[in-house]
Amino acid sequence: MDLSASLLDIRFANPLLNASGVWCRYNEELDGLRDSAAGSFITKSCTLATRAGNPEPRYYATPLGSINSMGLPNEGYTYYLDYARAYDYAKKPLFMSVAGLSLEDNLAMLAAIRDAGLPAVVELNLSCPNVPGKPQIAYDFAAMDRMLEATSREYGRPFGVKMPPYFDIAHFDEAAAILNKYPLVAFITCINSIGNALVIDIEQESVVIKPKDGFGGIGGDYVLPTALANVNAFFRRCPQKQVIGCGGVKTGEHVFMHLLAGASLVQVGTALQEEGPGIFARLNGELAALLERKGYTSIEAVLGKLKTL
Ligand SMILES: CC(C)(C)CCc1c(C(=O)O)[nH]c(=O)[nH]c1=O
Repeated sequence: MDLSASLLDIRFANPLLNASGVWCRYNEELDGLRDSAAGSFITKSCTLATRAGNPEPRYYATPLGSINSMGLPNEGYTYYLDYARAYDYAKKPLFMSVAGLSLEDNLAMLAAIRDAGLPAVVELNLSCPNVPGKPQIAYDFAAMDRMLEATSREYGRPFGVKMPPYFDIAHFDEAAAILNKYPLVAFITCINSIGNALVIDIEQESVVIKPKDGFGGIGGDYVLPTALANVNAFFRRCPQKQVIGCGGVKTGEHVFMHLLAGASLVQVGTALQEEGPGIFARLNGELAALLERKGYTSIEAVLGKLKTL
């Protein structure tokens, strides 16, 4: 079965990769993804300086998914830039996730990545924090507009954005209208975790993660319908761009749903954290069997073909 996919002008052996943040902080983890059956892989969102992140426990898995408030622990952008310099792109494409703590930090990191002139593809994390007391960038439309204007100008080549979920049609419309102002925003990754949820352990009568009084972003089964909606909403509203799906993927059937909704590639977060990089061979096998059963010969034939009633 031909599972090949494409994004920008790059070919992928299959549409699967990790969600940024999962199995991608250290070189050893990145090498594990490089050597897995994933079609590509992405580094942990990086900041200018290294960060230890929030106090632990900061990640917790439940039968239905996960909650996290990691706090952007990462080795600093030069660590991932070094990995991208040494990497052999003939193996599979590599993405770099960037999540500066300010517009200036993002511009500095993007300038360095631009000047390195590597084949790595940038995914700009718009869930990154804004001014304290204000919503994350992607929930502050004026700030998002300013961020994209400045980063487009500075980076000057195609890049993507990682978006949090939206839940209101007017927000889909407004966010898409801003993204469509920037032709260099070549792809949109939907979704990041659903923010500020709360998981409770009834035995301990307590929250399960230490930061933020237990509030954190959720992933896994909890988020699949919201992820599919965001993929399809931006697929419909941004015909000049591609969409990468992320959220709730645990089986080949979930991958197929994201493809139908309009995803060109599909990221795996919580399920990868829980199962390890072996998940990619399982997902490719399940996806190939599903396509076979349905009589498809490629995934291109599935992309965006979701029917309405
Ligand atoms: C939430 C931020 C810390 C602002 C960005 C990094 C991030 C984190 C994180 O490092 O806590 N967790 C997520 O589920 N998504 C993210 O984008």
